Amino acid sequence: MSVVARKWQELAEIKDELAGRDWFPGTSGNLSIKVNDDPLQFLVSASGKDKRKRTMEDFLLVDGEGRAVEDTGLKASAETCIHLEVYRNTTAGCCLHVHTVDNNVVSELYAEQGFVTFRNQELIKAFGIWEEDGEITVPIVENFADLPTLAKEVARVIETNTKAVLIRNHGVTVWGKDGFEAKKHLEALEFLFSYHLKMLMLQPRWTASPATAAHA
Ligand SMILES: CSCCC(=O)C(=O)COP(=O)(O)O
Ligand SMILES: [Zn+2]
Repeated sequence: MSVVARKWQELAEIKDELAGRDWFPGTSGNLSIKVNDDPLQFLVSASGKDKRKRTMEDFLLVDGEGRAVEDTGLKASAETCIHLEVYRNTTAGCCLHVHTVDNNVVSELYAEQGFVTFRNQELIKAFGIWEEDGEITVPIVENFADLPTLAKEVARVIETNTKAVLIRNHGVTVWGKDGFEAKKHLEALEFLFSYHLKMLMLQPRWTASPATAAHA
């Protein structure tokens, strides 16, 4: 099996799993997996597809400028430019983007602050953070309609330990060194978002950490 075929299979399986969680409402979301480092080539989901369905036209191979490597009638995800910035600015091998109610609400709650920090949660270990007082911070950017501007904004907030960026009232973009790690990070983050919102609904004055106290 060629590398492209193997990576296609890996990404298709991740897509099916995320679809099983209903994380692609209304054709939203996109996924990519790196096939080659130098020159950069990655498989990315085709734009506007129902990501719950599996077809032979789900992905296309693009280069380091986001252009299709082979002749195809398929259009790469409109947000390919964001995936490109992730690959340019991190060591990611896979990048996942989903719109959920939880990630949208968290992004809106903490948009003015520009980040949200999670502490005192076992699942922080999913990010390789094993310290007793470990924490994970997710930057939040405005949802610019101009996608190249949005992509540059995502690139601007990526630091060494950044694993994900929230886009305000849009969704979350998460990555990992490979498909397994990217999915682990995404599942862990969505757990943290959900827990956070449930705690806020049950105890409105609850805060996860001093850093998130601003809105309480
Ligand atoms: C219908 S959702 C609006 C576009 C979007 O945010 C998204 O994630 C899906 O875009 P794509 O071009 O990858 O289908
Ligand atoms: Zn999106």
